[in-house]
Amino acid sequence: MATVGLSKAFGGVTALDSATVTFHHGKVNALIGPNGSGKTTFFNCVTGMIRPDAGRTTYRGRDITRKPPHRIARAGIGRSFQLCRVFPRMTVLDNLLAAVQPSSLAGQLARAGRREETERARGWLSRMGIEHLERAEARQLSWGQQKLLELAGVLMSEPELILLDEPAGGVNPALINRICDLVRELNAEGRTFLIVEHNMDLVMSLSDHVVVFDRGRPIAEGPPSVIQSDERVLGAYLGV
Ligand SMILES: Nc1ncnc2c1ncn2[C@@H]1O[C@H](COP(=O)(O)OP(=O)(O)OP(=O)(O)O)[C@@H](O)[C@H]1O
Repeated sequence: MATVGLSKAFGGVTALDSATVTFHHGKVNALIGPNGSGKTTFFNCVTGMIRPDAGRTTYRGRDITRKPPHRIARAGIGRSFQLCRVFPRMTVLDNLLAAVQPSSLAGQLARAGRREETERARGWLSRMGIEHLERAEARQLSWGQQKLLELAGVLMSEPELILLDEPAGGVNPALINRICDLVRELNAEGRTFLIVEHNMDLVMSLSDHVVVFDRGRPIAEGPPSVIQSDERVLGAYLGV
């Protein structure tokens, strides 16, 4: 996925400032930067949740700028949210079925495929290690388990590119390890990742390619070993 000149302002606040950046297909990419540097706004623009003021986004050679979220999802891009989006009063299994529930009449007629979807949902729950919770309401799960449930929901659409917004935020260390293992496995199976994360240990151990944002645009990019010793990055985090 690549952007050219992506810009977005909220009133007088420039959240994205002509951001031109390329993320690598088949890799685990990370997007890091200080608070307010535009990472979530970037996610929202490239997934169609908000319209950029200027600039373009392409994915595998196709222009997806200003396409609605469901079209971008259909192009093979899935995402999770910083504040984790699950239906709290629905069961874990129903959450996954809802993640792929077609709203059209054609979709309704395709109910025959529901058994297959249920099996697929169980398969993802098992990969996440939360299959024993399928009948629990989502709100009964721990925060980390809800993150795993959300990831399973994203995977139900079989995305090629998965955007994760702070997957480790507020999650206990054991579940952080599980999330890391899953990202590695899913990447080895061919899925590309783009991860926004403040946990630097996780970013540096998991990613192949790191892009650093400051004030709405990239200021450095490269492998973790290079980024760790980049003075511009240090400066951005220290606010100098
Ligand atoms: N809906 C909005 N309305 C007004 N300002 C916004 C809105 N969304 C983001 N901003 C502002 O845009 C800037 C970039 O915010 P954004 O959330 O994209 O940064 P971030 O890098 O994801 O931050 P964090 O690491 O804290 O999540 C900030 O100054 C923020 O206050």
